[in-house]
Amino acid sequence: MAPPEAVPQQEPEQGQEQEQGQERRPAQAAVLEARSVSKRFPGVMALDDVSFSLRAGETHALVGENGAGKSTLIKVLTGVHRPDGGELRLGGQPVRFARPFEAQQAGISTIHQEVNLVPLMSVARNIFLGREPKNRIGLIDFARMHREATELLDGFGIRVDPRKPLHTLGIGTRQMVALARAVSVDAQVVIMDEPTSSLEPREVETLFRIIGNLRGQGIAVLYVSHRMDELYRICDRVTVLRDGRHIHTGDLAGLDRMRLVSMMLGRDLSEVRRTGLTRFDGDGRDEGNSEGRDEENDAARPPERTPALTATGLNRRHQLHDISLSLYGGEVLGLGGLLGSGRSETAKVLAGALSLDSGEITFGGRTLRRLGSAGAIRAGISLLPEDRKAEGIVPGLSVRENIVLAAMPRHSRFGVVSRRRQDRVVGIFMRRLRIKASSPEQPVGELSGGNQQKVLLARWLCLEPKVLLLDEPTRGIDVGAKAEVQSLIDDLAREGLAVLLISSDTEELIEGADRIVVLRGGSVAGELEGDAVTESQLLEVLADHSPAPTGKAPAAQEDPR
Ligand SMILES: Nc1ncnc2c1ncn2[C@@H]1O[C@H](COP(=O)(O)OP(=O)(O)OP(=O)(O)O)[C@@H](O)[C@H]1O
Repeated sequence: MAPPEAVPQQEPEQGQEQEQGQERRPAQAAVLEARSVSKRFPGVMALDDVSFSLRAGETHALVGENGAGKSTLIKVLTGVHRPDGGELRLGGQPVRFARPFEAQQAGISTIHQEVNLVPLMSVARNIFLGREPKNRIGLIDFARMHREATELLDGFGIRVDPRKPLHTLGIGTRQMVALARAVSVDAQVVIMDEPTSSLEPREVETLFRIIGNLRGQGIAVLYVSHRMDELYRICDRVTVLRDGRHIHTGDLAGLDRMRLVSMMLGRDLSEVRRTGLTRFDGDGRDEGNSEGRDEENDAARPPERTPALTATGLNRRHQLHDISLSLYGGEVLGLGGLLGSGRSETAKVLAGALSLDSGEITFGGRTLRRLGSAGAIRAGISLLPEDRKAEGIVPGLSVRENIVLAAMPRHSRFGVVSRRRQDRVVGIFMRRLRIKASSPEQPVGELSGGNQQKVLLARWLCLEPKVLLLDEPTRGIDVGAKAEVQSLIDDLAREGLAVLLISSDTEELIEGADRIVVLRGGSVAGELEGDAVTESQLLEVLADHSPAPTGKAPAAQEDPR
């Protein structure tokens, strides 16, 4: 442990809520420090005089609303961006990273949400890429490489043939390979950006175990997630950013959850609870804000029992087997299941985005078997896809254009849409979903990841569909906006919309859905209704049938496209 003088500025001074972060642990050496770091983009101060330090062996949560500056800070720490002001220190020494490679060489590894590995290469190759063990004549020593890869993955509790091409593995296992790579390069710091967003529960447990190992080895982990439960489970300290500024750093244990959320939002959470995050006074129409979203109103929801959409015997080779379900107006139907269970495929089939081998979808008295996705949208079925980056965001277009893109035919007269109407709709959604952009005219490509997602969500919501299929609508979205999205879904259902909700967040599924159909291996494994819609019941259906660790068919996990 370094003497105290080696760790100046252990606790940054400028945090407004510094007094909250009382530390009980003895001071530890800062491995990586940012001192008064600033980073400006045109029109926005993404980081404004931010100081922050990571200690050896700690797991440190980095939290904040979408657009708070988390990714920018990570990019500064990993050499993607150079700061406009301030400095970085590694092991007490000032450092500058001109490129990400230099940060990596210095022992700072990152694991992104989208894993950047080489899909066609073997697992072992991916782990040792650029550092492959060589034999005496300079060729890759495959036997040793495979042995070392196996040992490394074994240590993570992962059984996988290191010779297998990476693309044959599920997303979760791929992420573990990325982690194995990160750790095997003598990392001092591992940065994890939303690492669990595409993992299933069992894999999340493995990840947490690995984080525990890293801690034991004195490696510092910087952990970005919007999932509060995870943060409280695995993180020692937390740093809150808001609008590019450092707000708080302190121990997580003992920090009230509401307090943390209100620091992120810059608002008192009880007030948020009472009034909703946004108010629409002056909009001239009631958008149904969060007021009145109390539980007692749920009971008042009229039990409408004519299906808006019925699917019967849906079959799709290797993916869906005889799936039947009904969606009712005024109801949120949850679709539960593990990764690869066929949830997304079901939603895509319902939206006409995937074809069927057999089966029938009836909507508004018509059979939709041969409707493509354009036809489905025209008929009033909208799908918010899971892979929103690949399926919809147009980075070069403005926030306004991205939101109105699909809806405009509906709002147009002879193809001309009044700009006033556009501005009004866009204004409502930007406020309601708290889309952080310098103006509606800012290119969407410049927004933070979470804000891009909100823009896409707004696009589908303003289509005014009759059936809305939402695949992971709140993934990557901050707590404040999450509450808004959830209340919006609720409001929409209340207005008579039929909603299908897919969410890996079991809490969201339980709280958001009136009824849950659980899928497993592309078939319906069970259905929960009424009082049975509880977390334990859901887990039971999921667990009862959860596939054995090795018995999982990799093909079922892969994206069908
Ligand atoms: N390349 C860029 N050009 C212009 N503005 C940018 C760029 N990158 C980030 N910004 C802006 O900087 C601010 C901080 O964004 P950042 O991506 O760091 O947020 P974040 O906290 O990671 O959000 P999220 O939770 O949504 O990922 C945002 O206002 C964003 O629009």
